Amino acid sequence: MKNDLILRAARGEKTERTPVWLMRQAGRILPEYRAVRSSVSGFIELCTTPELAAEVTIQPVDLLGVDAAIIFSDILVIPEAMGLPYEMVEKRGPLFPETIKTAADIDKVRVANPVEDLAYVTDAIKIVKKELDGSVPLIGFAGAPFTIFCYMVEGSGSKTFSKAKKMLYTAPELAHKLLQKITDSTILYLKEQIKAGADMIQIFDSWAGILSPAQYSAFATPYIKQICDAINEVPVTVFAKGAFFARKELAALNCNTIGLDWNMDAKESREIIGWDRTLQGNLDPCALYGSAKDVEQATKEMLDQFGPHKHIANLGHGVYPDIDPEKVKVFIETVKEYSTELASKA
Ligand SMILES: Cc1c2[nH]c(c1CCC(=O)O)Cc1[nH]c(c(CCC(=O)O)c1C)Cc1[nH]c(c(CCC(=O)O)c1C)Cc1[nH]c(c(C)c1CCC(=O)O)C2
Repeated sequence: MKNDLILRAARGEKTERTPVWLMRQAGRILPEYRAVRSSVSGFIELCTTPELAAEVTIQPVDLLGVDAAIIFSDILVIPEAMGLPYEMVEKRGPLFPETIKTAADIDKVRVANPVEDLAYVTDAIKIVKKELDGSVPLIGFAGAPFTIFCYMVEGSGSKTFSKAKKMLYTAPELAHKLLQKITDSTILYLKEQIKAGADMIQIFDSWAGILSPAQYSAFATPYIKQICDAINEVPVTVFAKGAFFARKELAALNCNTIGLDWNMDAKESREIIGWDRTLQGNLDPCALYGSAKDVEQATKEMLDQFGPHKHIANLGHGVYPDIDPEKVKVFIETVKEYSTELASKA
């Protein structure tokens, strides 16, 4: 691997500078992505066509200069492989025509067979690995079980996910049964991603923040723990958006890196999490709406907070589609230059 900074940082080694990538970097911020996207019927066709998924995975590496690629796919391929297909509705987001409501619905969904049903993802990973030719590592990913559960029960995005949360309160044993099926599917899927060439794994718990601390301990962490305990081949990052209250619990997981959103203070997080884990994050994605000078300043302040080691620079959530790619480049270049300075002084 020519540039293995992110793998070394994830393993807790000292690096000559801080590695940088962006959640949702493979996507709509790039005109080059939109060109490929408009050549197909929709998002799902792009995901299921390995050559095209590979092409848009590599675009941000070439065009933005990030230190890792992330496979172009979606967390919702797991419910689909379990027998609950989704649609991606233009300007509205994901929609599941059928949702999980009863015990019978849960019995009907199966543990995914990724070798058969998700070969389009592993095929894309193999193409990406060949084309990257060791230039930077490739990140594989999956949704955390609770976040996937939210979509399977709710059927679409939601501010509150109240239908999904209702099941936690009214039928917790059913919720656990579904969460376990999702977890079993996810472990098999991530193992296949690693076999195909993924160099590290990120678990996205995008809706972690809607749970109380007690519910997070009961319905989210135990399943993420099973995944972390099962994946020992490559470094694992756990990103639980909004779960500031669970940082201590997440720090006890068998993972390498904890992702922070912009609500989580870097220094406070370091105190809670300790020095055995690498931290990832956490510039507010909206900071990239500022001028180039503002972006540079905000990025430097973020790097000062984390210090030069055991940090992977990123935003605190995915980059927004209307961000100017030039501002993304300022973020990336500032990380590269300023963290080199910090590391050389440390
Ligand atoms: C919650 C979630 C989803 N998908 C994902 C999450 C977790 C991360 C997060 O919290 O943002 C993860 C995801 N989705 C996508 C990636 C690709 C890799 C990357 O660059 O990060 C990743 C890692 C592509 C995508 N996934 C989606 C797009 C846009 C589809 C399009 O091209 O029209 C892309 C590029 C669609 C999607 N997929 C999902 C939603 C809610 C939507 C609609 C809203 C949106 O566009 O962000 C579910």
